[in-house]
Amino acid sequence: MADLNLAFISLVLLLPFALLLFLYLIVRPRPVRISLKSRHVFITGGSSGIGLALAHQAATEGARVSILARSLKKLEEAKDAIRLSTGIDVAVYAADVRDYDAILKAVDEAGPIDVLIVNQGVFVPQELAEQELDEVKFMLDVNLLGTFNMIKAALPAMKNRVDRRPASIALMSSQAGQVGIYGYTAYSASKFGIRGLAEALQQEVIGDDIHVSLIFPPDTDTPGFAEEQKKRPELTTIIAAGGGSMKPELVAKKAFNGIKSGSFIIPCNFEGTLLSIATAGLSPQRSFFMAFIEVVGAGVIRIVALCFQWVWYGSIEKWHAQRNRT
Ligand SMILES: NC(=O)C1=CN([C@@H]2O[C@H](COP(=O)(O)OP(=O)(O)OC[C@H]3O[C@@H](n4cnc5c(N)ncnc54)[C@H](OP(=O)(O)O)[C@@H]3O)[C@@H](O)[C@H]2O)C=CC1
Ligand SMILES: CCCCCCCCCCCCCCCC(=O)[C@@H](N)CO
Repeated sequence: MADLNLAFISLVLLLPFALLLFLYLIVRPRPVRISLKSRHVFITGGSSGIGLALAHQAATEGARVSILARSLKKLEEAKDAIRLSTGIDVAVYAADVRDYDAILKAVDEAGPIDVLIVNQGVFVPQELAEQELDEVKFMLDVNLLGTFNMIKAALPAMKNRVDRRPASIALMSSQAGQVGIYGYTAYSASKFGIRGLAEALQQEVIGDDIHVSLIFPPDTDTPGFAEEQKKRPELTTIIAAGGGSMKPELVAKKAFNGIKSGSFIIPCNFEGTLLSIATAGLSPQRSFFMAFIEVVGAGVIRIVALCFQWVWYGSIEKWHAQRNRT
């Protein structure tokens, strides 16, 4: 009997270690370190909000920084702000990501990129029944096709870089790119699309030592977000509150920590980490520890996810009931 107990206890203790060891041996791609110092970091949408915070931080960490956006005026203001706080000059490129020729010209001028951060994005929340198709197309064009344009333009020189150090392509998604949210049919579709692009692209560029990252921020206090709030449906705000909210500087910090360790999925806060575990799917995972949490937590996390859906559908029901009363 004592023998049996001992055997049972050692099995229970050994199993997690065996699983950890197994995951350590099989996780692919392998862990990597990507440095920013003296590298060329190119940030789209770098004149405002999260992109501007990323540009600030990249400059602080000793990178050569280029930023791209449509408005030259906003770009110049961003350049001045970064010079004021860091003493460093960033290069600015005025172009629309929807215009492939303009993007190609900017990327050619800027020179080979080591860390490409495709961050530009537009978000106009509205129920699809109400939203104009033009607005749907606008979001898909800027967020998804614009991302294709940027990667297509930058990739050849990235692959041929002379310095053979690991490089990065980081794409700005959103928690609304991990779960569909009321009012975000077009926006969520554009951000989910980026995930498919990223999973496939990582397999294609791993041979060039290029590492793809996806960043998933919650609501973030930016000029774009202030604008969004003016016309956000009430239910969008209620449901999105579940993801928490952040300052752009902290999002930038989390994003670079993830980029530097080549993380494929980069959550930005605690809620985001839960969401990332719940939606791990078949995405690559370099960290055997996170892989362990994903495997062991799967069942419980699914229960938490179902509880979130229960609360969300409750809010939707309540909202309809209130509207029918008035
Ligand atoms: N703020 C939030 O709550 C969250 C934001 N995100 C994502 O983070 C990213 C940045 O958002 P945020 O900082 O809030 O946005 P902002 O609106 O504050 O900034 C957007 C940036 O993108 C540029 N941009 C917009 N359209 C284009 C275009 N067609 N071509 C080139 N540049 C363009 C803007 O400059 P210009 O207008 O001059 O072109 C600006 O520099 C987006 O992808 C967004 O979806 C994700 C989760 C939450
Ligand atoms: C299993 C556990 C789940 C844990 C929590 C899930 C919460 C999900 C909330 C999603 C919020 C989406 C915010 C989008 C922000 C955004 O992109 C806009 N501001 C536009 O920029």
